[in-house]
Amino acid sequence: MAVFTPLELSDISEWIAQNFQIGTATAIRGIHGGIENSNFFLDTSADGKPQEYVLTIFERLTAEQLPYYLELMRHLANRGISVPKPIENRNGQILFELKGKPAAIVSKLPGLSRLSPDSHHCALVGEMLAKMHLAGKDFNLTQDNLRSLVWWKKTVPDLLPHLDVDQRQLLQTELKAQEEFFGSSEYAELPFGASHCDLFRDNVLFDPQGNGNQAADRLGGFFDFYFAGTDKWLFDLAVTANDWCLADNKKDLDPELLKAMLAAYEAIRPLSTVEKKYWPMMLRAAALRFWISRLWDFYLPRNAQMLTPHDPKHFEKILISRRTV
Ligand SMILES: Nc1ncnc2c1ncn2[C@@H]1O[C@H](COP(=O)(O)OP(=O)(O)OP(=O)(O)O)[C@@H](O)[C@H]1O
Ligand SMILES: N[C@@H](CCO)C(=O)O
Repeated sequence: MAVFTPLELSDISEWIAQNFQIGTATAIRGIHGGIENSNFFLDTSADGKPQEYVLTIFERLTAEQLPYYLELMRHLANRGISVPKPIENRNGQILFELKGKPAAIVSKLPGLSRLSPDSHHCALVGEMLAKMHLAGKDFNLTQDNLRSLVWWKKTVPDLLPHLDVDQRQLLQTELKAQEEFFGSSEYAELPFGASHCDLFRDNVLFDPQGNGNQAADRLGGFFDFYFAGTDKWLFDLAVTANDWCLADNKKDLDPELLKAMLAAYEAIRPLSTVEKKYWPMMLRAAALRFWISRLWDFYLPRNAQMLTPHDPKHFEKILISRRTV
């Protein structure tokens, strides 16, 4: 569990009662998993009925950056995409301050993660991702993906002293290739819009249908939009495929899983010819993005009550694999 800012029920019960219409706070528990923010399950009781929410204290994102993510969730939820809905306070605001940091409360989605997905799960995720992209077309805020090329270029020099010769060469060569790709006229042509940019297996919940048969799972929803941004939809799909469609060797793509995801995505939003051409390059960009952020978290960590950084080697292997396709 990463809890950078601990919270007790006594810290928030009066604040909840005074500012919100979600009943009386009855319990708050730090959430295991997650490495970015301090997350808590918040239970309340309203008219005798138990309610569940997720309270997040933002540790890195600023109050200026946050409206994009929270308004995007509100927009998508209003368009029928299953995502957490930000809760308004009595003044209609969805972004607050708690312990001197920005904070939000969102609805808790039902369901559980499927960390060993099959084709059925990959298809459900591909389908909803395409629907989400289209539902975001009339979202009127824009904000860059804050973990894209500009951040890679700024961060890579800080990482180089921690790496061996081969790793340094791989990182620098790939960064250069991606700079050229991002600067090309064909890259500029790729369709873009509100993108999740971090749709890993641990950011999706499924609703099991009771009989333990995973083939009957329905999609519960997407959450953790705090790396979202206005980006190429193909990048979003590549991030998602690199995690969901991983082969048993944990580096290549599994053809069956990938086929299921792409077919379901394309049934809603077919990829253009240019998107198909640059798919391999985008898979590399998506692998590079998470190799860099994992190296950064590993070598330049922050204080937290308990924080286990993700393994950077995982994405180094994925990047090498994507470069050999
Ligand atoms: N709206 C929600 N509904 C249900 N569960 C949620 C919701 N938001 C968060 N969770 C739970 O909290 C856990 C941690 O949340 P999250 O993944 O957002 O953490 P994080 O630190 O912000 O991000 P990251 O995954 O990027 O490290 C999730 O794995 C999930 O179990
Ligand atoms: N999904 C990211 C963590 C940040 O959300 C990773 O696995 O590196």
